[in-house]
Amino acid sequence: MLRLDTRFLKGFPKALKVYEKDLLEARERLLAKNKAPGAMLGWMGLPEDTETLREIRRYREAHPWVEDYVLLGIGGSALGPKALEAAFNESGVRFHYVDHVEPEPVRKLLRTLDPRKTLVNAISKSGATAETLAALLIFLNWLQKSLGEGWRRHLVLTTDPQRGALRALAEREGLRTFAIPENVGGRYSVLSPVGLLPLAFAGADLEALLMGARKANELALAPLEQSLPLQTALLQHLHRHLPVTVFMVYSERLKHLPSWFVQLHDESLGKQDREGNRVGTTAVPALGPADQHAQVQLFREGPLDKLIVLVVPERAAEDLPLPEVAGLEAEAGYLFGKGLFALLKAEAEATYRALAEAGQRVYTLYLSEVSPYAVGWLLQHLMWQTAFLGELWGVNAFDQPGVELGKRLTFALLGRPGYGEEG
Ligand SMILES: O=P(O)(O)OC[C@H]1O[C@](O)(CO)[C@@H](O)[C@@H]1O
Repeated sequence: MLRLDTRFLKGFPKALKVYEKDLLEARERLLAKNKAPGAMLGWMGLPEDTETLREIRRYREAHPWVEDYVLLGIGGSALGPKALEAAFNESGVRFHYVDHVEPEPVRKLLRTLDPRKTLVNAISKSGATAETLAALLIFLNWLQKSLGEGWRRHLVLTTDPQRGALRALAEREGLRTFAIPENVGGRYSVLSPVGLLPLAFAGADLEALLMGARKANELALAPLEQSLPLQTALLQHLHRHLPVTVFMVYSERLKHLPSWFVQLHDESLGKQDREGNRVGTTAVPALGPADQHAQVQLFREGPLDKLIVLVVPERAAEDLPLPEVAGLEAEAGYLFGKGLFALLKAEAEATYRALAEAGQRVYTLYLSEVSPYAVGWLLQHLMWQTAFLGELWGVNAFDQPGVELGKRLTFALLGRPGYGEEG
């Protein structure tokens, strides 16, 4: 379950009334786009795709020998699986993410892996991402050299159903693939095989994850009073004059979730609107309680230029009682007999109050617990929030023209044919 707490934003209930028409129109505009050719709204339907789920299950069952899972991908092709696997790995399969191009960690990883027990999953929607292609060259070569003809069983590609280098390679070599639907962009793809395939190997409850996401869908389309995604979109919209939106998660298991959110928010919304105005707010990742001992000093006394979102679980699946230890009564006695989770909850609540008292704009999203159901709900909720904001801010939340020049310049520097000196 997901619950919104805006107790320190006193004007919010009134704003909900004032902005009702704008919000409902934004939702209508977004949904109307679904009919247009080329609309990238396929993420809305992913939670309903039980056929793909079955296919993924069958593949997982046919590969019981996998002990190490190497994921080659970057941005939307890595951040979602990384965030979810860290939270819900129940299987003991070891996951390794090559979402970088630094040689030493790749060399170190190759030294530790047994190719006979390793599955390599290259993920790229476009099939054209330099970092992923570079990693694929290395791992394909390693599999071929170590396993000879048997290498094909150890490589699975997740990519566009028709286009791109990964699709072409799969067809040439007869490799197993999973499709990222054409109308699903990278940062909206976590509930496609991009996330579901690795999570099947992690032993996560995929049905619960998708069930949670379906709940977010239901609320996204509900009347405004129940529509959590429209409500948090409004909170972001009301504070768009503040340059920073902090996303602070109080869960060690969800420590990679803020990075997933940063890509979703920044790459979707940081762009020029139709009039050429630069719009967007900068999402900043934060982790509680670790950042109470780092960023919270700035949040308390630095510039009042932020909207701060706290994501806090309400329950622990299993708490850990704090034992009494003789000799530590004076400093730690107040903790004796309490649960570790009680400390987490108290710290989140204290930070919430302290930030509000400092004059920062802050609200909390409570997760009933860190479960696949609640997190699936949260992920899909945040995708809806972002899509609604795209409409409210007059930008296309599904493209990323701003990253193209950097890619072209990289190609030019590496002498890729067709790319001149200045790209
Ligand atoms: O899945 P692909 O096509 O390799 O893209 C990886 C990432 O690169 C981008 O296209 C640009 O940063 C992201 O939108 C995407 O998530």
